[in-house]
Amino acid sequence: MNKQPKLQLKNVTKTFGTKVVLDCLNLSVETGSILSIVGPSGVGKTTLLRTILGLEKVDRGQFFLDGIAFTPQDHSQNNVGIVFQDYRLFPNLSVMDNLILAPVRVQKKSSIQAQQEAQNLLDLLQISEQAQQYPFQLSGGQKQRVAIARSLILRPKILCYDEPTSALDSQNRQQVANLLQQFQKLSMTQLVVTHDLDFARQVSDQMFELRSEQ
Ligand SMILES: Nc1ncnc2c1ncn2[C@@H]1O[C@H](COP(=O)(O)OP(=O)(O)OP(=O)(O)O)[C@@H](O)[C@H]1O
Repeated sequence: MNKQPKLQLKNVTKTFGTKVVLDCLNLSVETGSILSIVGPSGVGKTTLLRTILGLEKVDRGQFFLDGIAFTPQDHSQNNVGIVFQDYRLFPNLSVMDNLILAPVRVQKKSSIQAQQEAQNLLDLLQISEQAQQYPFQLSGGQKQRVAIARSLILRPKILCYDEPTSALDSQNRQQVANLLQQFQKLSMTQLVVTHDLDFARQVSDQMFELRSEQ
C-alpha cells in the first residue's frame, strides 16, 4: 500500500523583504510520528511553524494533508493545532471556560457537550481538579496541559508545540515527554519546534534540522 505522509510540504519558500528564510523547503511527516524541528537561532524554525499554521503566507509552495492539498490559512477544518510557548490562556476565564470557548463559539457545540469533552481531556491530562481554577492559580506545567487540552478539544489532525520545554523544570519536562509519547500511542501526529536537543532526541522519531542555506 502506498501510504501518504500525514503532512507534506513541497518547495515552500518564504521571504521577508530580501531575506530568504525558507528556500524551496521539502518536509514530510509520517502519521503518528513526532517530528522535531531544530536548528540555530534565527534560522527560521518559528517561521516554518507559522507557515504550517497559516499565520505566515508563503511566497511559493504547497501543503498536503494525507496527500490532499490544503491551504494553511483556511482554519475551518482545524487541521493544525498549536500550543504556544507562553500558552496564551485567557486570564479572565476558568480552565473549563478556556477549553469550551472555541468549541461553543466557533464550532457551535452545545455547552454541555463541550464541557463533557473538556472533562474527558482534563481527566486524560490529569488536571481535572483544576477545572474551575484560573490561569494565575496554575503552575507552569499545569498551564501547559490546559493549553494542550485547549488545542486537542478542536481535534486537530496535527498538533504543534513551540518550545514546549523552555519554561519547565526537569520534572515537568519529563512529564511533557511522557505526554507526547502518550499521544503518539493514540496515533497523533506531532511537530515540535525546540532548542532543546536532548528533549528532541528523547521524544522524536523524526528530526528536521533547518540550516541557514536551506
Ligand atoms: N515578521 C518578520 N519580519 C521580518 N523578518 C522576520 C519576521 N519574522 C521573522 N523574521 C526573520 O526571519 C528569520 C527567522 O526567524 P525565526 O523566528 O523563524 O527563527 P527561529 O529559528 O525560530 O529563531 P529562534 O530560535 O531564535 O526563535 C530571522 O532572521 C528573523 O529576523
